[in-house]
Amino acid sequence: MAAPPRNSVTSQCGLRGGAKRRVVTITVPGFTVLKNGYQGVEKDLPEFEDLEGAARAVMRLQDVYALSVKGLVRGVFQRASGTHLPTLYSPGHLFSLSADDCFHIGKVSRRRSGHQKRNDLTFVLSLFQAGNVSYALSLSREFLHYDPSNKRVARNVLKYEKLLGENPDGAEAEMMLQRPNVTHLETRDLYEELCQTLGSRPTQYQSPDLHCSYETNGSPFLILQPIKRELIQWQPYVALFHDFVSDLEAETIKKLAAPWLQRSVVASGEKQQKADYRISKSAWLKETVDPAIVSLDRRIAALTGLNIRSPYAEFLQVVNYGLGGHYEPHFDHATSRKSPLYRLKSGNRIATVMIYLSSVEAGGSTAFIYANFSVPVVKNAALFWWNLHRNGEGNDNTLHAGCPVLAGDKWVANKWIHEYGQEFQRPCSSDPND
Ligand SMILES: O=C(O)CCC(=O)C(=O)O
Ligand SMILES: [Fe+2]
Repeated sequence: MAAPPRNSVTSQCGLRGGAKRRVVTITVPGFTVLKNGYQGVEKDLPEFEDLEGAARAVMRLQDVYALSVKGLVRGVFQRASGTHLPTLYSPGHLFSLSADDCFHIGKVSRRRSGHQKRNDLTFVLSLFQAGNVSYALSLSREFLHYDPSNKRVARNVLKYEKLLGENPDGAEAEMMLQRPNVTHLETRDLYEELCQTLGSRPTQYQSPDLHCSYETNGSPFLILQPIKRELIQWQPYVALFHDFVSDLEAETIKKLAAPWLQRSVVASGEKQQKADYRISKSAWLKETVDPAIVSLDRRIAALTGLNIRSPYAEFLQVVNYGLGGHYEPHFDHATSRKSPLYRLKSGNRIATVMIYLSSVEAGGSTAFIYANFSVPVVKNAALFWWNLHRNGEGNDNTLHAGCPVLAGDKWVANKWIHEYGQEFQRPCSSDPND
């Protein structure tokens, strides 16, 4: 058989009734050009996972920040009625959701809620028109006009009519938009409250033992340029070090990491895997990649007074969160002996240094759930805390989270320091409160 001409699509049509197979060749002008062009850009195009992730991100923002669906559809971040907090963010331009966007979000929501019959198309259409069941009804009727045999839409029409009969003023419409079966964490309400304040650390007025100071930490590196420390909490000890890196350093670190970014993973049993509760991209940077990392490591060692030479600390992990990116409440230290964090053979993660490499327009605070405060993203500042008590036990009060990013592009860098190698820098104690 002769090869088909270059600009063609070949299709094998199987004929019923034992008829012979025929090869049909359709010639499409420019097909090869189109195909090659597509292959060239394919790797940069969003995949199904990206589309679904975007829909989930919008739902997450609505959930965590208690946003009004009506506003969200129009592109404004207003609180749902009933909350007395101010508007979270007013973007310069309004990017409204199209009917198609809303339909897609509704579909993803339905899949997530386990194909529950309740909410079904009601959710989609209510979201489409901001909780307006009567509009959903009129759309469904219009749909039925074009496709009178569609039983599902016919059922929905009856359902909406019934709903409106029970609740003619549609006052409860927004309530229906609450998705069923949202994973309920014990800490969920606290987490959401702390995220909604967009940063709420205790003031010195509330806790007079908190203060700001210049610190040298006894290090020759910091004598000429002491570091600005804002003490946030004594127990657990959490401090924010302002201007820890320069704008240039932050840009350099982001540039070095950008080509290596991959979907972030979390420890799960003995393995590391992707999880819905951590949505971001991250990359590990060794000190050998650039002198900027060597100099940053030196400053972290001076700041903490800890031994951060390999294997007593991990490489620098650079993390990038897009819109809706988040990290739900978690501990940085391992809570199981099987955790992959022990692979370094230098014990558990004793401390975290987290540097904010960017600012964000809204959202993205770091919330300490049990300690009951949240730190807003302060560009170039480094947040330090001890994960472990001096007796080696994890400090439960370090449970923390990266709140979803409402607007902007959030970058942080984590340096995790391990237990071993710090015996003289942070002597142990048997007192469980130390
Ligand atoms: O992004 C944040 O604010 C927190 C990040 C975090 O906790 C982590 O990467 O372990
Ligand atoms: Fe963390």
